[in-house]
Amino acid sequence: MKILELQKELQQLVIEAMGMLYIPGFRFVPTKKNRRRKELDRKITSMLKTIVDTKESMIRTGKTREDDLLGLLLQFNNENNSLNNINNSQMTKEDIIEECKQFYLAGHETTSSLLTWTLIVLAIHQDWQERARQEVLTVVREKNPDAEAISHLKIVTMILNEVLRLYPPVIALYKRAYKECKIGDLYIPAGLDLTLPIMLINRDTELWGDDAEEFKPERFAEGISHACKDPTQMAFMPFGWGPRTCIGQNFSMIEAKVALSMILKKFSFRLSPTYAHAPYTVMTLQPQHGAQIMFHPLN
Ligand code: HEM
Repeated sequence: MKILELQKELQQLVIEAMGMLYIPGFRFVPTKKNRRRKELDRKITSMLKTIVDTKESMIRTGKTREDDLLGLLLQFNNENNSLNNINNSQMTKEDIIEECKQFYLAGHETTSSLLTWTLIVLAIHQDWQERARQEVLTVVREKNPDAEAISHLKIVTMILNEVLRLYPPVIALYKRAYKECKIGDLYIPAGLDLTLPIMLINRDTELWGDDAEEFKPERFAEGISHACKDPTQMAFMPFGWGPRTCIGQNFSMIEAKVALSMILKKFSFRLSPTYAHAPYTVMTLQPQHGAQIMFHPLN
């Protein structure tokens, strides 16, 4: 939890710095904020190093299994040689710590953004909230949602996809062409920086129809490939696409379905009158003034 808190603070400072006029070398000037950024990074790295060292020694003494992500990364390295004595295919301990940072950041904020917007949207669209609840009560019933039940949640999947379309946690992808290429009629020279504006694409009326701005989960009734007006267009990519597509895509959808099912089974919810709709980005898309939702326990 502490790591997530520190990362959140660091994220705010980085976003602030990115919004400022770019002066080469300014980030090395020891201003109060620059010093705090460095300190946060040092703290996060040191906490992760303790976790990695502890895990490494527990694996060595047989006190823990190796089948979680960190265990697998360490196992991969141990099979090759010891850490810090690397060949080309190995990772250093620093690499592993950086991977951990990436997973904390990429795995936490994104799914929580998806769940937050889903609750907001379902608090507004009571009809879809009720349809989702009825599906959960029929499919999941009394038990906790398991893999079998999750795979039968069609309405919930449609709702999550429609939320990912209207409120994608990652609103744009930034890529650099490493060699010149052509996409359709477009010539892309090597070294060009490209922005793929996911959120704008997701609301384009040419791709989604005149109702592109409306919440209509039924557009996903026949699956993702039929949701957009022209199925040949790559219009829906909240998790990116290609070799660098999101590694946590399936995991996050399962996580969101489990959490949403458990909430729908136990509570009905409405927007509080204090809620003000203002999507904005701090790395991920978030409601600027919070998500004030009133929950009522169901009998
Ligand atoms: C709703 C939830 C999520 C969304 C919308 C999301 C979105 C994305 C996007 C757009 C990318 C960039 C893909 C590209 O450049 O083409 C990405 C990459 C990545 N995501 Fe996710 N993500 C989510 C959840 C997760 C979770 C739960 C994890 C980990 C448990 C995760 C781990 C990663 C990692 C490690 C990468 C980098 C992959 C690479 O560069 O090879 N993400 N994600």
